Amino acid sequence: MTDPTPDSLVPPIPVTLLSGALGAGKTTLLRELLDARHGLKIAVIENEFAASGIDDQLLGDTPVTVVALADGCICCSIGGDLTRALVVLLERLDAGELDFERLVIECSGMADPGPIAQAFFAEEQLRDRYQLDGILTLVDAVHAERQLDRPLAQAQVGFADKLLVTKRDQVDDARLEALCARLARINRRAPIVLADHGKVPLTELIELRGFHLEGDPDALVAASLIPPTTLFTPSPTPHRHDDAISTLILESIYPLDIDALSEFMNELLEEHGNRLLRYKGVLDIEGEPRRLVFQGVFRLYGFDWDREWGSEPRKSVVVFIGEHLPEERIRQGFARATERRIG
Ligand SMILES: Nc1nc2c(ncn2[C@@H]2O[C@H](COP(=O)(O)OP(=O)(O)OP(=O)(O)O)[C@@H](O)[C@H]2O)c(=O)[nH]1
Repeated sequence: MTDPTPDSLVPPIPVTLLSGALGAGKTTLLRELLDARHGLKIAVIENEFAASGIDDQLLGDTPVTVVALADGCICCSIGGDLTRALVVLLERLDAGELDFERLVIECSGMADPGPIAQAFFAEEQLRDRYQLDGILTLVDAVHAERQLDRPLAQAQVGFADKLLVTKRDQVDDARLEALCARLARINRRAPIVLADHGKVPLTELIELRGFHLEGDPDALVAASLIPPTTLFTPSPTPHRHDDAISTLILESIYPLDIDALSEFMNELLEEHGNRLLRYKGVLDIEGEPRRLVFQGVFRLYGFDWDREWGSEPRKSVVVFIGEHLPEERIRQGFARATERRIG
């Protein structure tokens, strides 16, 4: 072993999860990414090695097989044990046997990205050494309409920081527009980008900072024509559509009481945490010059004080993406946290 640099001095390795239904175009995108002349050393974890077509000859008997790809990238088959693969990559990196600066995990078409994302928060070593940068979900424009009737496909969309619509060349404008509208209802946080045979500018794929705690309230929501609902809208008409997974965005100009808010968040996560795929917020807390930012996946969440509001207008924005979201409950919880302050 070479002398490892202390963990605290090593910047975490950014990780991108590639998700999407079978045949959505994940491998096509991955190949384009690996072939592009960006000079990045990318490690890849495949959880469907044989199906990936990257190189079927590389399958080994050990649970984790790490192989060299073109351009100095490496590929790692995981035999189902993601945590083990992540640890082995670190061990080999620290030992100087491998060299990479980013990691891409291609999830199987049947995988729910939620538990995969959770692996990066659950274990201390993984939390310290890796930083989940973003979840990219590929959506097959030809088959999405039917695929999205299944909960798994909706969850893959719901978890995404960005949605990449593939096979645009196979559908007309009307169909594409209808699909994008549906995707935006399920996940209003994720920008939608078209991927033509896997060709997407690198800037759309990396540095998404989807799991970072950052405090720009307006940046929480993808450019969307649907306005957020203010916290004080009384009994709004529930948004009706057939998809089980949807987005709720709340916005308020009234500061929140931190005690009431944390009480409410604890209750919400206790009662409904397993249905909350992704949630993020930038909050204006009464009496506090800094913004409070939080983000989470299911019951795992983090929060932090971010920069001061300064001269920027103070406001709170929260975004919840979940299955059968308890919209009224969330709305009331946040409204109560402002009422308590008002007295
Ligand atoms: N027409 C068209 N075909 C595409 C596009 N992107 C990918 N494909 C094709 O779609 C098929 C499936 O693509 P893959 O990249 O293998 O999809 P995948 O998501 O990795 O598939 P699994 O590993 O089975 O989940 C291939 O034949 C690709 O060439 C696109 O933008 N347009």
